[in-house]
Amino acid sequence: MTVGSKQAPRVLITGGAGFLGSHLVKSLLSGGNEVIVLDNGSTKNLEDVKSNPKLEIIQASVTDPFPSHILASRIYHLACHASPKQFGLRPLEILETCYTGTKNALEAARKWNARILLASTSEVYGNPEVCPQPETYNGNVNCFGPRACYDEGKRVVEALAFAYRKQYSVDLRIARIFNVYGPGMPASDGRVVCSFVDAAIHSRDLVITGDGAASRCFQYVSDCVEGLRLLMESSWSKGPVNIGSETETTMAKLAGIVVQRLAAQKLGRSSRIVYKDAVEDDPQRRRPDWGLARRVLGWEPRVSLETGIDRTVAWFLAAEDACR
Ligand SMILES: O=C(O)[C@H]1O[C@H](OP(=O)(O)OP(=O)(O)OC[C@H]2O[C@@H](n3ccc(=O)[nH]c3=O)[C@H](O)[C@@H]2O)[C@H](O)[C@@H](O)[C@@H]1O
Repeated sequence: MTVGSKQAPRVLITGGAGFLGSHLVKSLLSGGNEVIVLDNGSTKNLEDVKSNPKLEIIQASVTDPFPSHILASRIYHLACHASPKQFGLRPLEILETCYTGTKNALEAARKWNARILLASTSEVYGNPEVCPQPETYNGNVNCFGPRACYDEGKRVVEALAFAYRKQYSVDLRIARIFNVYGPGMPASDGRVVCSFVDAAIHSRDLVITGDGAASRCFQYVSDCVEGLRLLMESSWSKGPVNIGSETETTMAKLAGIVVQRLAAQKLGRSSRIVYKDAVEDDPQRRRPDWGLARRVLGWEPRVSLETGIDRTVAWFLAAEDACR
């Protein structure tokens, strides 16, 4: 990929120590960019690049005004808890991060005359009534359901961003990201791929919530990073762009793939697939319409689910070894 290699701008990444953010940080550093991370969480994911002189890590919340010395010309605004497990635990914090955190990021973009890319989500489509979902679909969201803090929070992110563009001509990109997975996602995160992989490598049950027919389109993290970087450097600023895979997988199929890929490694692990009650307001189907991303970015995901799961399993096994 040649994105960003021409001028290598100074880049701020909020949430740069998180799962997706840390992959983006490493990708930009290897492209020669100076990278500033603003994050109030653990920086464990950045351990291997911490001594890179082109990286600065600022441990602070996005809900506080950004330090003015940063002066980046590109801002990737990723900071926000993204696992449904967190939606019930810290709904007010998530809403605050979405509103105040995004307002601070947009203020910084306005003052520094920087381009900003906001990480939105497929969750803005809620439990969609059309499939696949094009960016023009307005969604079907329950504004007081258990996922409301995140779904509505991210809808406010988009609304705020477009208000800033209208009033202050902020240079804006919005990515609606669909189900990312891969190495670096903690076992305790709660999202399905890492939960299944962690269960399978420890010979525990893989727990499907619901009847197993709910589906998602999973994208491997390096594909997502490439999509985000292409969008940032593209001239497309009219509206949000779906960044996701079109390959739809049911939870029953996903569980089967994880069990089968682990079995192929002959590590002596074995798990059962069990079913529990469905969780309230769990979207049943989600699948991006790719047309816009393909047309304006020339992007589509490259890593198959099987390959991505193999790499994720390898990472979980290596992390387990490192803890011994
Ligand atoms: O990437 C997205 O588009 C969004 O996906 C996630 O939400 P969700 O799709 O519900 O992701 P998971 O928590 O991984 O759940 C996917 C499906 O697996 C099921 N699941 C989850 C965990 C588990 O152990 N077992 C299980 O069957 C869930 O009920 C759901 O049907 C998060 O809300 C967001 O981070 C993100 O923006």
